Amino acid sequence: MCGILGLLLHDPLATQTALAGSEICEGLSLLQHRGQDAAGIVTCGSHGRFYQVKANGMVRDVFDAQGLAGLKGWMGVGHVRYPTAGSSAHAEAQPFYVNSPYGIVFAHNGNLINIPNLRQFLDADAHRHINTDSDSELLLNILANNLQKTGKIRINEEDIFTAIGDLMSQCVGAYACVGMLAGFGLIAFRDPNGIRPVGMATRAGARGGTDYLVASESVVVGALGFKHWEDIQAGEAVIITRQKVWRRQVAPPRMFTPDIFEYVYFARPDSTLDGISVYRSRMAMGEALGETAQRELKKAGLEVDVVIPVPDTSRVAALQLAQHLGLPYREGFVKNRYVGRTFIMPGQSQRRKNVRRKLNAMPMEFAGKVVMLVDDSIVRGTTSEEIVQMAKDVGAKKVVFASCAPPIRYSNVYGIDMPSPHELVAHNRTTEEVAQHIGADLVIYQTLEDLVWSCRQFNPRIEHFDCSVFTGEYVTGGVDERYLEHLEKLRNDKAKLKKRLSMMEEMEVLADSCNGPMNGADSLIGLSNHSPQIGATAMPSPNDTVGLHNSWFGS
Ligand SMILES: O=P(O)(O)OC[C@H]1O[C@H](OP(=O)(O)OP(=O)(O)O)[C@H](O)[C@@H]1O
Ligand SMILES: NC(=O)CC[C@H](N)C(=O)O
Ligand SMILES: [Mg+2]
Repeated sequence: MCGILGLLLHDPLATQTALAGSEICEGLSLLQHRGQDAAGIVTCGSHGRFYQVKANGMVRDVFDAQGLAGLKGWMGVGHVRYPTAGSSAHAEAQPFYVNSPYGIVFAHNGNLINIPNLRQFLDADAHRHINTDSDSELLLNILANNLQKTGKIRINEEDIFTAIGDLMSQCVGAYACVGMLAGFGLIAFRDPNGIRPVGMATRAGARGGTDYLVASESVVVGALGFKHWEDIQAGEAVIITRQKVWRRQVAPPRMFTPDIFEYVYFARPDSTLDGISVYRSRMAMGEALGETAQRELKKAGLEVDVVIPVPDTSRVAALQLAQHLGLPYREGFVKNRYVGRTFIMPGQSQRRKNVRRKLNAMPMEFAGKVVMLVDDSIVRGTTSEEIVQMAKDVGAKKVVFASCAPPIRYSNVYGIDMPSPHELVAHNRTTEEVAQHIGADLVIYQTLEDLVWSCRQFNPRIEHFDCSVFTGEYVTGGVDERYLEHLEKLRNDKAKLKKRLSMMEEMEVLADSCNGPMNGADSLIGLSNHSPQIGATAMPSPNDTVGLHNSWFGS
């Protein structure tokens, strides 16, 4: 799950400053929970020049004052990455850039299903060189090729809508995207099923006119002083210039199915996505889980003494659940605020190590008690297994583990990196077997019906959600046994580890050859600019500029 962001400032003086860049950086820090592997910003200044800073690492690692000062321009695009295709290589950090046609910068949240077909098409028919394994680079090149087909020196909004509409018939999967055309403006679009979220907002410009924001989540809006958040609709494309905004449905309507896992885990509670407050939906999840828990505890003959959340995401639901059951709610685990999200870390050993680093149990809340631990979800079981053990180590008499989501048994192919069902703890296991596996005395899962209702009650116009990780039903089509097997082989934890190790070897060779210092295996940060590969971009290092375009947009 990545975070995308686009900003366009109306103020003509913004062209000479780094204002857009630093606001985008601020916005990206609010989307950090969506991707911790890499971050990047490209801005556009006078003469359509692009300026970029991107690298592996968190927002705070990638952008320093000097880097930000170089991000000149009145508009820009930002990205935080959690890879779901390709690797964690620096070359795949976004935004991506192609110089032809017109100079396009592009950022993507989601995942494509028909990668081999697109690759083949781009090679054999479009004659476009693809330099990385990133699906986002393919998406950008499909867009570029569609624009190129007009053969025009100047294009208009019709041409852009047609190009994006064609892209939507060519690309299968999930994609929420924001792009920038040199010297001209922003574009944004969302796949025909609306699986990944993206919206836009406006504010009054510093010297008149209107500023525009595009972002994965509404949380950015208030922080940057924007208002009037509107979701971009499934299959819709938006074109934003300083003078005008065009919005159009460019793909025939399909079933609208936003990903329910955004509400369970990914999004920040202070965001509202597709008219549903994430916070309210999590409260409802806690309430509904409370009902189920009451029944299950009775069946098991267990009396719980205290409800304890697994920080961070489950807090909202756990409090509501405790209130529903009339039980005390205690913060038994203290979270180290300097450790990020563990689920979106790239390897299992890193995830496991970091659960221990991140959470510390306070014995006084556990000793001699029957505790109910509440988490938003149990995916690989990494957190639950460690946490149950920690609770027992500090004297819990019995541990009940309650999950706000139903059992996760199937791969995610739409932008959450869960490619291998065999890595999922509930895959081919009953609830009792899961309990045994994670060492809990009882596991209680939310029902899918309750989960859907927890979200849907706040926007009944959404009739369906993407629930594929619970049901194995994939709304886009194109996902069959063969595809799933291929995905698993390509992206299971072992395969990713192998890739990372070979990447690190490559970097060691490079560092040796330039006598540079090397960091340890855990830290690719800071080394990222040594990567020999480039990703759809000819921009060799931070603060460089590219592009020769003046205003090329015409009618
Ligand atoms: O079963 P698992 O594979 O461990 O995955 C599920 C856990 O991972 C997530 O936490 P994470 O630490 O990523 O983020 P959080 O701090 O927002 O809860 C999620 O909230 C669960 O706690
Ligand atoms: N999580 C995402 O949205 C990832 C975007 C894209 N598939 C990548 O791997 O970079
Ligand atoms: Mg968690």
